[in-house]
Amino acid sequence: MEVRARAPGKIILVGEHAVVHGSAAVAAAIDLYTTSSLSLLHEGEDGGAGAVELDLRDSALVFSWPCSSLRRALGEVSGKAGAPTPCSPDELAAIAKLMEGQEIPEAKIWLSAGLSAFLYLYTSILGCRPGKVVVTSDLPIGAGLGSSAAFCVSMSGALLTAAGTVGVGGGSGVEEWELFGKDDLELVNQWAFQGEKIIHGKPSGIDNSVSTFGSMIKFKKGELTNLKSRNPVKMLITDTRVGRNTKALVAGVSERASRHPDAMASVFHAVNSISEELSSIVELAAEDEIAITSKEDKLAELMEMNQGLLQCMGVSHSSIETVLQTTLKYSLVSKLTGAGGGGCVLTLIPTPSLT
Ligand SMILES: Nc1ncnc2c1ncn2[C@@H]1O[C@H](COP(=O)(O)OP(=O)(O)O)[C@@H](O)[C@H]1O
Ligand SMILES: C[C@@](O)(CCOP(=O)(O)O)CC(=O)O
Ligand SMILES: [Mg+2]
Repeated sequence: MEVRARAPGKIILVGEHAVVHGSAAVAAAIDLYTTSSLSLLHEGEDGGAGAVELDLRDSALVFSWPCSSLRRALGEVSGKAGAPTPCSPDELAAIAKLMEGQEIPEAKIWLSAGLSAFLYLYTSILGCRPGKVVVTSDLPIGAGLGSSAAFCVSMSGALLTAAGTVGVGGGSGVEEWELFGKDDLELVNQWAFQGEKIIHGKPSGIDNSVSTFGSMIKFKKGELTNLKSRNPVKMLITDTRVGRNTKALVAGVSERASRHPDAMASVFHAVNSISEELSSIVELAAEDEIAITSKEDKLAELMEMNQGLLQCMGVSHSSIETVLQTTLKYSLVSKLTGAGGGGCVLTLIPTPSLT
């Protein structure tokens, strides 16, 4: 049996980083997906005692762990169908040891965080039974578009479906994809969050939530509000192609916050006000109480203010500043999206006026 699950990436319109410290943020799913395809095997079926295999198609890398090594390192984990238990430090150490035998090219060493999240999700949900997972993605990895969350959400969706916990006949068919019901999505989201914790260290949960539930959301302290948006605005996404790592950037902001607690609390408070204002503008526009051009002017100003505050947090980068200056020549407003330090930049593209 093969199970395939896919989950989208995202853009954060306003509020990244501050959301980790309790401020509101606004994010929207984008039309770029990560897909995980899982085939369960029976011991001996692949000619050996059985292994768990991860095939990262886009990187042309295949990783494999014999089930016997997994059992030796992790014990007789039986697989868990319900809500997740967070990965304990001992479990994390055992998973780190399982990484040692894998040949990860030096230039792609950042993949080890994704591999660890995979091993945690796979063995926690299915136990140490043999299987193969193939992952493909439209998303650039480590560029601020939430590839880590899309990886964890699609993986959790496939694993929980194979375990028979979610999705079995419960959803409504759309094209060839089955949509999960709300409770199933909640469970997928909880597992994906645990995976994100392994990759990000201290994620807010916004990325896995928007990847799981889709659409546009406001997110604050784990609470999600769906934002109905009519007359969607257009955003250009520029990838600076400067690689960076969300975990390190999030840790850097926390260190700055512990050095300057009062100043950074004010920065996070200002970001919260920006996110609250932006989400109410989106909702008012959906109710036709605000004209599209006035909405876009306000969105642009709020994004510009947010970019200034992200600079205060220390997460901009010369490559981001170059995009800001280039788009400013055309009177367009841009801001970084995701963790910054390189990665992607959003530019608001105004709707042409009809007059
Ligand atoms: N398709 C994938 N295959 C393997 N690992 C992935 C994949 N997508 C994401 N990851 C993991 O997520 C990390 C990137 O996440 P992160 O630094 O949060 O950036 P972003 O989420 O913005 O792309 C990678 O280093 C890798 O460990
Ligand atoms: C910086 C942050 O707000 C978003 C990170 O997004 P990404 O991994 O760069 O796509 C972290 C978080 O909210 O968990
Ligand atoms: Mg990420």
